[in-house]
Amino acid sequence: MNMDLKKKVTVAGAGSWGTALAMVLADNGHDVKLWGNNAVQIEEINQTHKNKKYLPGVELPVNIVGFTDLAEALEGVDTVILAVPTKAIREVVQKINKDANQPVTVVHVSKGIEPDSLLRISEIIEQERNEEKISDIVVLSGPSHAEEVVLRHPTTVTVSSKNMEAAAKVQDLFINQNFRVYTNPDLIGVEIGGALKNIIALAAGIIDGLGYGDNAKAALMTRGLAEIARLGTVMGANPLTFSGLTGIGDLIVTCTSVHSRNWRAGNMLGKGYTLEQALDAMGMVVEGVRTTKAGYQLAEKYNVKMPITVALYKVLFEHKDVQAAVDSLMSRDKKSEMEDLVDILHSAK
Ligand SMILES: NC(=O)c1ccc[n+]([C@@H]2O[C@H](COP(=O)([O-])OP(=O)(O)OC[C@H]3O[C@@H](n4cnc5c(N)ncnc54)[C@H](OP(=O)(O)O)[C@@H]3O)[C@@H](O)[C@H]2O)c1
Ligand SMILES: O=P(O)(O)OC[C@H](O)CO
Repeated sequence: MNMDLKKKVTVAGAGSWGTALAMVLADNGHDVKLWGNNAVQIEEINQTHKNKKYLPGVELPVNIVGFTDLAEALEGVDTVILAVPTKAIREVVQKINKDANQPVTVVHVSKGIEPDSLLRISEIIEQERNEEKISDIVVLSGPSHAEEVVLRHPTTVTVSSKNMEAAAKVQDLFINQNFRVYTNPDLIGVEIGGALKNIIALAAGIIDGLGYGDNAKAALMTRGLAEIARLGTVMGANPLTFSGLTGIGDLIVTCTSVHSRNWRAGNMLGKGYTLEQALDAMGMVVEGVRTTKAGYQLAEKYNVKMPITVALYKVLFEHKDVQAAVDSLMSRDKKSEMEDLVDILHSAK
């Protein structure tokens, strides 16, 4: 590697996605500091080059070094990859504010919306950041399961930001033969697509758990994308983004992959397990649960019809029976499919 291009990068969050992205950066020749809050796990990463809990069987490159002290992990870096669940974003941004001695670009890779505040993740970071410590905010999103990225299987993602020069730098940091990175200036669309597909993936798991077939899954994904695009466009997204990697692309991978935590949790619900049992079995973050609450609140706030999101909300938070939820979706008033598409076009700026 050209030594001018080699950088020190911090990845904050040593779960499955943070570790997989650390591997992409390490493959690109960068010195990667992987910060985590679990001393035993970080010791394991440094001693054995493994992260057994989150990526069993995977050998980590030696240029990934684990840290438990964030201030140490941030020394000399200008880019921090923020790879923690949505609910931990505020806390970790506050830590970066405190521990960074120089301005950094934060690249968030999380897929969620905060319930109640209804903020996208870049908005949460913007609200929390000290601008002297966090100069730019970039999102990296798209159809990408950690389990396949660590095998170096072909993967494509998109980066977006209010500052597309910062996004282009992040594209350069990550792009390689196995990990292709696009840019898209539609920050709202990229974040909304990545977050809301988790709702539909939970529902897709339920459909599969109930034993329905491909017809039902195709219907769910198509109508799911329609409601994501309807809401996203009203919120200011470009409708075309929903036909891209962070829209249909991520919806496909999350609704159809056995790697998906959202699909797997939904599958258990469809088979009759409780939400608590499904989340316990997963042991990793299932973002779709909180995001369903946020999606339900957003539908009310913007007065947008989101029948699948509403049905799932009732299953998750009001103990509605999953079969009854499917029946209620199938017996809605008849309508024209074109109505939605026209609504989306009307909302587009
Ligand atoms: N996994 C994927 O393939 C994938 C792909 C694309 C996007 N994403 C997104 O990436 C985000 C992270 O997902 P993930 O799959 O990596 O989750 P995960 O495997 O469950 O790991 C989450 C990590 O965040 C850490 N963490 C949680 N709260 C923290 C806090 N307050 N301070 C510091 N660390 C904290 C956890 O530490 P502990 O171990 O101590 O709990 C764990 O290391 C999610 O928004 C997800 O949607 C995931
Ligand atoms: O495993 P999931 O369901 O959290 O999905 C992970 C990624 O968002 C897929 O692109």
